[in-house]
Amino acid sequence: KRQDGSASAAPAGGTEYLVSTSVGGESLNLDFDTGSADLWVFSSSLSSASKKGHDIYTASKSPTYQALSGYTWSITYADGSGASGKVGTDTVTIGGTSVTGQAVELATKVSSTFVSDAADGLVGLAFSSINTVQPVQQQTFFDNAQPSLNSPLFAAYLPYNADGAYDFGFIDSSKYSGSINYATVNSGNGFWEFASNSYQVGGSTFSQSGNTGIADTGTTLVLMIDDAVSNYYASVSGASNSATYGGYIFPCSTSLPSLSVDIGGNYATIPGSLLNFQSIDGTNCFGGLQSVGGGTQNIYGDVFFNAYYGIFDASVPQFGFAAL
Ligand SMILES: O=C(NNC1=NCCC1)c1ccc(Br)cc1
Repeated sequence: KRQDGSASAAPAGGTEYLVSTSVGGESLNLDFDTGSADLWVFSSSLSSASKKGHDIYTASKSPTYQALSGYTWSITYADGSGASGKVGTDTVTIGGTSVTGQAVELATKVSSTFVSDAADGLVGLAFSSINTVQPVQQQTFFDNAQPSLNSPLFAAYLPYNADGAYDFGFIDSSKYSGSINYATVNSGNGFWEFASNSYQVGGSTFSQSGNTGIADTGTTLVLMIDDAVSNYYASVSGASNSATYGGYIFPCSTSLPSLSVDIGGNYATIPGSLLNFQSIDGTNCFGGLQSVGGGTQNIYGDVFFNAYYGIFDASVPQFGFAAL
């Protein structure tokens, strides 16, 4: 089918990737988030202070906008950020893929995190079962696009500090090396979630039986259960869990071990070089592996995708990964 296509994802600060998206002919830079299912945009209804530094969607300027009268949305993300507003439909085009009648959620309120972030909104690519629109839940861009794609899948290519891409409807063999491993996805919580029963630090293997992992391009870091994080940093000389910085820091001169995580029965290995997230003060650095803060769901965010091409396949559903 002819709607397959690839959209370029520009790095905005190393591990945030923004995709130029057309909504009713208006161009916005949106953050693609496989950990949520709402497509929302900064709108002309926001306060001037909230709009500062952002491209804005103005429904009245779009010839194809249709209001959904009385519909609302409100979302709070795991990091505490959030947004809310009203709803309409419009034509949304991403790379070569166009969807008419896509639910577009217009923000009338956004949290401070989003005002200071580069994104002009989010494209939710998790399962539509967790879309927050009321009174009638809406479908994601991917769910609406599926019938016009060759295959019901999309793939995330997010190399560190380099141009990335989201491919819709096809797997791009030029974007990875070696073979693809697949994990069966349990979409019961609305996420691309799979079994993740163990991990390896350097040469040691640790069990985390019964735990799961979530492939989440909307989360910057790799977030794992406390045991895993303390086992990892136990082998990093000079590492400490800083209350000041809200996570593990270590001397930037330290060489970091690799981290391998079980994804549906196969290991994905993140090299130590990708686990130094950023320098704090020239001496100490903040780790790309941090605590998820509780529960049994590990979150494999952008730092994971800096090492692996991720394939989100709705046909099973399954999550595939292949080394970049
Ligand atoms: O909110 C989540 N992902 N997306 C985003 N985070 C911040 C802005 C967007 C998220 C989803 C599931 C789990 Br479990 C943890 C986190």
